[in-house]
Amino acid sequence: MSAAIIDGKAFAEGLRARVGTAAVGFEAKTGRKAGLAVVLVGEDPASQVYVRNKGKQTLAAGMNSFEHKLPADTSEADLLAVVEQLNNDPAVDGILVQLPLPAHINEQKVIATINPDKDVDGFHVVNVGRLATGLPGFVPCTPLGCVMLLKDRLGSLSGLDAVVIGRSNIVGKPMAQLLIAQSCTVTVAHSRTKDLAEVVRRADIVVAAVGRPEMVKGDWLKPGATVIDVGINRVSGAEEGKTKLVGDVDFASAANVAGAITPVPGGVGPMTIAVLLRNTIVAAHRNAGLPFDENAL
Ligand SMILES: Nc1nc2c(c(=O)[nH]1)N[C@@H](CN(C=O)c1ccc(C(=O)N[C@@H](CCC(=O)O)C(=O)O)cc1)CN2
Repeated sequence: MSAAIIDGKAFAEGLRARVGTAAVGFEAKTGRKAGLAVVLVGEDPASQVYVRNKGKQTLAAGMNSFEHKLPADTSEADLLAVVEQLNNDPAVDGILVQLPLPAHINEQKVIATINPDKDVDGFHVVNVGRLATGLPGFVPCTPLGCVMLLKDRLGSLSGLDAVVIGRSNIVGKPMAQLLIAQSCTVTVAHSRTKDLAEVVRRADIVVAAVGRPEMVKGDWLKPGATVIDVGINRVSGAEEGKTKLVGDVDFASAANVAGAITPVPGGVGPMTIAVLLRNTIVAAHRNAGLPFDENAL
């Protein structure tokens, strides 16, 4: 293996510490703690873990955590009423509705009900539009975390060729927008892209967010490329009955060709919650009308 390992876990720890310092400053200035509300509908095991970790890390950063756990058969109207109540609560700076939602609830309708200025997930169309047009707003946590890791590793990204594999609203599309904003030349590839390996081989930066275990192989990569693996796929492990997590990149072969690569777990994943805390303290300052150097985080 020749690639450097990009340690997202360590970077996320540093970011959480900086958010913690900012949270102390916010409380000193306003006399109240910044607050994040997280809404979980149903009992999806992975979502339960993510929501528990969000709550713990919010408290550890010195902010208030408000958890709303609703049964799986909650009606769409009742969920929208909870979101409205959080929109109107001055103690709540950021609102996040954990995805996926049960099939009977329209995700877009729920996201559209969140006040865009409390939308710390950056999923509301107003924030999507702000990102696309270069206005200040909120950017989805996972792609923003990827850009932070890339800038930490490479410094300026200007002029680099980037390929994003995947076109989801949560990762692929905002990732492409963020890379354009960093003056990269961006290609968005997906399951129907012709000669995907050839397209990927042109890239200085590869972001894999396609949800297919170990799809991107080492011989698809330009030697020295920086590889960001957003995939979190649970597959059967070597031992019978055991599972393991793998990314969308075949780590073993890719690490022989890439210049740097994020592991799974411990790469992009931990950045998601750390950036959520970052977005929450940013929201708290903006909504209180307080000056704050967001780029220093
Ligand atoms: N409203 C939202 N829903 C979802 C989001 C989101 O950003 N907003 N993202 C994902 C889930 N997610 C946070 O919600 C999340 C995913 C992964 C991790 C993480 O730390 N992964 C670890 C491995 C964890 C494990 O062992 O399973 C890693 O990759 O190292 C944190 C948060 C979907 N829903």
